[in-house]
Amino acid sequence: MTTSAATGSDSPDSTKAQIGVTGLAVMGSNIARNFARNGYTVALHNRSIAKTDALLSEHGSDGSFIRTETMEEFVAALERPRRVLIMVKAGDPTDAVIEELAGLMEEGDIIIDGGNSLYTDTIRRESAMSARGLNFVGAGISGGEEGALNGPSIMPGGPKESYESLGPLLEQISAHVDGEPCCTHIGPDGSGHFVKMVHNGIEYADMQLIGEAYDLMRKALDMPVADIADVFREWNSGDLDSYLVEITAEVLSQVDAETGKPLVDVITDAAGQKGTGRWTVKSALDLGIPTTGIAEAVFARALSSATDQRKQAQELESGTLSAAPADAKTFVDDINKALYASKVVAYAQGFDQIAAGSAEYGWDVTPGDLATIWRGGCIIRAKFLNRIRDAYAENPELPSLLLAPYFRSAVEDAVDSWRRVVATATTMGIPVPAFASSLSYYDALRSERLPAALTQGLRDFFGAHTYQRIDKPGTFHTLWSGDRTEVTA
Ligand SMILES: NC(=O)C1=CN([C@@H]2O[C@H](COP(=O)(O)OP(=O)(O)OC[C@H]3O[C@@H](n4cnc5c(N)ncnc54)[C@H](OP(=O)(O)O)[C@@H]3O)[C@@H](O)[C@H]2O)C=CC1
Ligand SMILES: O=C(CO)[C@H](O)[C@H](O)COP(=O)(O)O
Repeated sequence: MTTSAATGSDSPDSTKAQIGVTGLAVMGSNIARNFARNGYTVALHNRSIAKTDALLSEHGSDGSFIRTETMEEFVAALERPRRVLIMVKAGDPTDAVIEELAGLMEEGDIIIDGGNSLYTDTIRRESAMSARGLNFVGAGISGGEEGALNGPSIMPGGPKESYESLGPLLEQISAHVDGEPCCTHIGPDGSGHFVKMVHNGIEYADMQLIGEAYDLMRKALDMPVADIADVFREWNSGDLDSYLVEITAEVLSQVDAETGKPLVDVITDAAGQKGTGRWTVKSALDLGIPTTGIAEAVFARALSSATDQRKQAQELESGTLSAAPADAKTFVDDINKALYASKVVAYAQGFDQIAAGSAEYGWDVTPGDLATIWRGGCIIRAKFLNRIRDAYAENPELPSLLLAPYFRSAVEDAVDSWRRVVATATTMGIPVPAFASSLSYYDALRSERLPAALTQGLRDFFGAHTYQRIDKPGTFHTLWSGDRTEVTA
């Protein structure tokens, strides 16, 4: 019997792989290389053999790989309990691969779905696999190509016992911040994919806010793209320090080789989406959580893609527009603060949705853990996640991130700038759906009274839907079509 250096466990057969990866496109191939670079023997499988061979010919020297062609060979190449990471297209392809694997695996083996699967699919799959004696782990993985290779953020759900065997491997290949892995057990069944879904929703909001900040500098201040790139570069050394702000400077600095124009000016302005943002909003609607920043970001992508409609609408009158702000430097500072405050709102809403999802499904997700594992590896990694982590460490029952002392004071400090940015954008005819809705959310949240009282009155008028009063308990109805006296409902 030999001992595997990578797992530290007794390995009955040193010729077997400790982990297998099936699906060797961008994410799977890089994660497989990451495992190999960390000392694991990795069994490789892909539906079409070309990807397996490309990986081996280009990166075979990264470590120890076992090449397999069929699923039977792949499963046979793994030490027990077998651990297989599926990195294929979400949806039907994932179901097909799970089914094929499940027919070959044995009790106690672990199937990990690392794709962007819908959490309700994960709940269904976990239950089906568990009935067949297999462990199923739905793991959200973020970081794109570079993260997959050098250390992603990993959000594994599923049975706690599976994490005992799997956790050390996943933690080892994940990103590390201050010595801590960006990977932890999230909770049962669909929790890992739910959390990854909301992570992606926040990613959408973050990118939309960055886009609006860029658009304001462009349209309100007429700044050249290269100067805007410099502004983002500078912001990345302050409170907004984050991967997305960093790469915004990179993308804006890119010059198109063919035309000599900024690349951003030759890219069609119709944003794509694969589904995770939309799922986040659908889930927010079902849970009754106002995730408005993410919703605006999803709708902004949809509107951007309505190219024919947009073309025809260009003739619509703008009305009288105001002039550009007199002091460009002050306005850029205002945008910085508006971006920060709106970003806090997006995270606050995302964490509210995770708390609601966790309560609905009984997952017991720890918000501070998410802030910890999102600090590195993932697309939304940002310096201020340290502050979110501190906020939940100080008060695990935080009613809203906006009420954590640090964020409260940062947002209160930003609010005048935020209002100036939204007001200026509106009077100049520049769309800022995410900035504006985040500010409205903030104002609504802090309002003592909302017009919902009128909504209740109207509902009672047309449909006898009843209402509660502020001054006494009970449920009431006004006899609107009678003598308009109030009765107890
Ligand atoms: N790209 C990214 O930045 C990120 C992606 N993800 C998720 O990770 C997963 C993998 O993503 P990515 O690497 O981009 O690859 P893709 O989502 O483009 O999927 C391509 C892979 O899926 C395989 N595949 C497709 N259909 C089937 C099928 N019916 N049966 C078996 N295999 C099939 C392909 O095999 P073949 O080569 O034979 O066609 C290929 O290996 C996805 O779920 C994605 O949402 C998560 C985080 C980031
Ligand atoms: O999961 C990811 C990062 O965390 C992917 O990059 C995600 O698929 C991007 O989503 P979309 O294509 O909808 O913008």
